[in-house]
Amino acid sequence: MPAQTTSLPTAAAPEAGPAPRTIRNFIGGAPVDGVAAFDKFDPVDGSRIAVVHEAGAEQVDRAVAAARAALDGPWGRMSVAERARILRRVADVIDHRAEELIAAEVGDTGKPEALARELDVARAAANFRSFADTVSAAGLDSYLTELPDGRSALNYAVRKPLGVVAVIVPWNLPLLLLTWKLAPALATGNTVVVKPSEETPSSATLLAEILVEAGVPVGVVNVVHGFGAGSAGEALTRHPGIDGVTFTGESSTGSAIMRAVAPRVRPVSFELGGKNAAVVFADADLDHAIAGLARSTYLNTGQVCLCTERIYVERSVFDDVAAGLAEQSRRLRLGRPEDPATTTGPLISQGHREKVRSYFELALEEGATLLAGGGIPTLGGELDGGAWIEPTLWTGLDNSHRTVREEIFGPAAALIPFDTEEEAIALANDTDYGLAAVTWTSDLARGHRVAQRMRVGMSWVNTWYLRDLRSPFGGVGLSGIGREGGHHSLEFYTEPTNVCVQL
Ligand SMILES: NC(=O)C1=CN([C@@H]2O[C@H](COP(=O)(O)OP(=O)(O)OC[C@H]3O[C@@H](n4cnc5c(N)ncnc54)[C@H](O)[C@@H]3O)[C@@H](O)[C@H]2O)C=CC1
Ligand SMILES: O=C(O)/C=C/C=C(\O)C(=O)O
Repeated sequence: MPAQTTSLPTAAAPEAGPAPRTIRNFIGGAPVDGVAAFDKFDPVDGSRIAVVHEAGAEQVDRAVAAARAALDGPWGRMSVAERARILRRVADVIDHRAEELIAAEVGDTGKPEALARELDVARAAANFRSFADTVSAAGLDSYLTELPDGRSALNYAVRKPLGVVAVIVPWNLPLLLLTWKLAPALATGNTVVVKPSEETPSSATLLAEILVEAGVPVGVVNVVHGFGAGSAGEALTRHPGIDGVTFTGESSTGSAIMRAVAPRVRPVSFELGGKNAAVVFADADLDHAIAGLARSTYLNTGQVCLCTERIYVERSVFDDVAAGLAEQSRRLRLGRPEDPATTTGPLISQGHREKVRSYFELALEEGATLLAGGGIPTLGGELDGGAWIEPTLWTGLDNSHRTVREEIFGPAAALIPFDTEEEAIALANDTDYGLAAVTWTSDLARGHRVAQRMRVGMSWVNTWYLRDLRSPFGGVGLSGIGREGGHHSLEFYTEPTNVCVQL
């Protein structure tokens, strides 16, 4: 079920079930037709759930113009306190319309309803509240400069919005990642053109309406739908009217965006892929570690950039950890999102399943022993039209294998033994990526020591994906450029002007 582009209007194919919804671009507060349309399929059963209007260069141009005009309108003149009040109202409306947002997110991704409620939608509201707080508390950089003649000068830096920010986000946590960028961009007074993933058009469109309902002036947030290269994504990043790009997605897309903005030297903030390691020492609380590893390997069907795909285990406990984790993976329940017993949804699309499945084949070619999963399950009925895949574990691989070096972005990890702390650190750091790592140990000094030596942006000890939204978030190497979160976000979304006054 690859996304399929057609000329407008789309021919209504005869099909069972409810008619697909139509999703349009959202520009200057109004729905806007695109130049073509593409189908969006439900990853749970392969049914067509929406027809999405793809923006062409003209719609992208209109969206950028609407955002530029809004900068000169009431939004550009609004006080920080008023903007913060609106952001808190956005959070309240998200809470109030949570069921609609959950339905949008679940429809597009097939993830369990409980996950959409507890992670995606809850974090969307939290993102707006957090950045309302951060911007309200932000101070100015200022220095009293002493001059050789005994006089002095006052230097202070006023932070101004970047301007029109392009926000380009992926499909794995669509609303969470969109609001993680949108909230600080708005808090600091920017206007925005959003390009959601072609796989997940629904929640961004709904959020655009919510923002207007909460009092964000029209034109401040615009949404254009479509693909990347040769479509809305590329048109947006190449547009001369954008003042910066914030992006989450694949590392190679990050490079393409860098090339697109290079001629005009625009700032970028990138959160890219990962090939994240977990290290389990023999002194760890193994039950706790195994439960944590199951979560970090399988949350959202392994489709979180922070998920663990390499698990290094001290040799003396290797068999216990492998057996325990295999048991946890067998307990996962693949099923419909609304079933409370479901722990694990499908992958996002047949195309992505093909990619993940190709790594399942590669792992065996590279000599892996299968500890769990490894195939495509038969779930019965309409589910067999979906993008399901089995939670999978391998042993018998090492860092020389492509399966252990390349991002798979699915529910799969390789377990590899080690003998010393130095070796564990070296193995974990032996990657071109550098996003996240987890260390499992009962020795607190070792936990700090190892966590600090991980060449990553986020290093957890005895936990995973525990977030404080004020902390820096991002990666090194192929995993990204810059940090967002708390005051780090304020730095990306603003340009300081230093004022120097001789006293
Ligand atoms: N956070 C992460 O680390 C994520 C990693 N991935 C990885 O990336 C692979 C591909 O997934 P995609 O969603 O296709 O990721 P992607 O990086 O291709 O797409 C992310 C967003 O960028 C847009 N985009 C793509 N090419 C562009 C271009 N040249 N210019 C401007 N915008 C562009 C897409 O339309 C989408 O909105 C996955 O199989 C997975 O391995 C996917 C999602 C998140
Ligand atoms: O919690 C967050 O802010 C982000 C989590 C996950 C990603 O960034 C991702 O999967 O890309």
